[in-house]
This record gives sequence, C-alpha cells and structure tokens, in this order.
Amino acid sequence: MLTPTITHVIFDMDGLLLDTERIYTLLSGKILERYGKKFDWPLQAKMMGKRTMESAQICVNESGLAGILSPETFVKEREGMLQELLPTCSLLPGVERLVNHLHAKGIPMCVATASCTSHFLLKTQNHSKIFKMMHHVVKGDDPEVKQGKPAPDIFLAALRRFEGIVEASNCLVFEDAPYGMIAAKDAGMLAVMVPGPRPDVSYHEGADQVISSLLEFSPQNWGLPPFQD
Ligand SMILES: O=P(O)(O)OC[C@H](O)CO
Ligand SMILES: [Mg+2]
Repeated sequence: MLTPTITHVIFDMDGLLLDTERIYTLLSGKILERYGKKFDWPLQAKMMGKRTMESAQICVNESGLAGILSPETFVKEREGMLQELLPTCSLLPGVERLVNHLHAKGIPMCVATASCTSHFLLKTQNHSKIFKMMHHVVKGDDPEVKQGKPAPDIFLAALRRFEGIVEASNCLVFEDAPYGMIAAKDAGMLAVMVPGPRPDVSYHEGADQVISSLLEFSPQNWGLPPFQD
C-alpha cells in the first residue's frame, strides 16, 4: 500500500484523548439503575460521540423510559455528578507522547469533540499543556456544527479552521466511537480507530486502521515524522 501523505491531524477527545467515557458509563448506569434499567455497551456505542441532548434522548428511548424519564431530567440528574467527576479525568495512554511529538515536528493538530463548551472546560482544566498545542478546538455547541456525529459537519469545520487550503485526504482523524468513524470517513479523511477495551470488531467498520492505544501508533506509516525514541 502507498504511504499516505498526512499533513494535518484531528483528534476526537472523549474516549480518545481523555478517559471520560468511563465517567459517562458510570453515571448513565447510576441513573438508569434508579429506573430499574441496565446501561450496556450496545447502548453506549449509540451514545458515544453524540452531543448532550442527542445522547440523552437515545439513552431514554433505547432504555424504554420514554414518557417516564425525560432527556432533560436525565441531563439534570447527571450534571451535578459530571461537574464533580469530569475534572478528575486522565489522559489516555500514548496521548502525551504523540501530541508532544507532532507539535515538536510542526504538524498542525486540532480537536473535534461533541462535548459542549462547559464540559470541555471541566475535562481539560488539568490538561492545558496538551490542549495548548492544538491549533483550534471545534466543540459540539459550535454554531458551524449543524448536525453532530455521525454527520461530517464537525470534521469539515475543523478542516476549514487550519491555516491555508488543506485537503481532507491529507487529514488523519483519531476516533474511539463508531459514529465518529462514520463522520470522519464521510468527511473524506483517513481515520485511525482506538476503540478502547471492547472486543466487538463489528464496531470498527470503516476504520483505515484499528489500534488498541495511541502507544501502538507508527507515524511513519502515514507519512508523518517517526518517533525518535
Ligand atoms: O468523543 P467526543 O469527544 O466527540 O465526545 C463524546 C461525548 O461528549 C461523550 O460521548
Ligand atoms: Mg470519542
């Protein structure tokens, strides 16, 4: 296979840069338990990458709680616990090494996340060093993002905000979520999936590569400068 020429990188955030999906899983499980329902991976897979109200609507509908629990109440019941737990999130393995490396080599990078601004600030407050190296961040509540993942809007908005004219085919997206993968591919980009600790390969569809963590990523396979270490 010809080595692609990647010139720009777009990172998803939740579940890719930050270990926040475990917080969402814990809290969604807690709330559903109050209504005698279970939170499982197939439901989580439908919510990942979605914006706040979209993911709440999916959770309520798929759990058979429509008419019993409103998405607004779900979001309200979760909010206090999110405020407490989101600032405790950590960087996922390999993030610091890869972001520092690409920054040192002058590769423009940005973040495209379904997170709303208030949650973004909570999640990143202890990781400013990493996010300062990003050329820009597009968030779920950005006016340019008309439709959330799996629509390509957020990745196309991210592409437009780099300096100069950048081809989508020269962009590499890192994503953890099935909907994020669809969005990246529909935006015409190459995409590496880091699916987290889930065995079900059916969710990896469309990825140009699947790796278990960013520690496994080899920049030179994508036309990016190799690690020195
Ligand atoms: O994976 P992100 O960064 O697009 O955000 C996802 C939602 O906020 C939580 O699943
Ligand atoms: Mg994600």
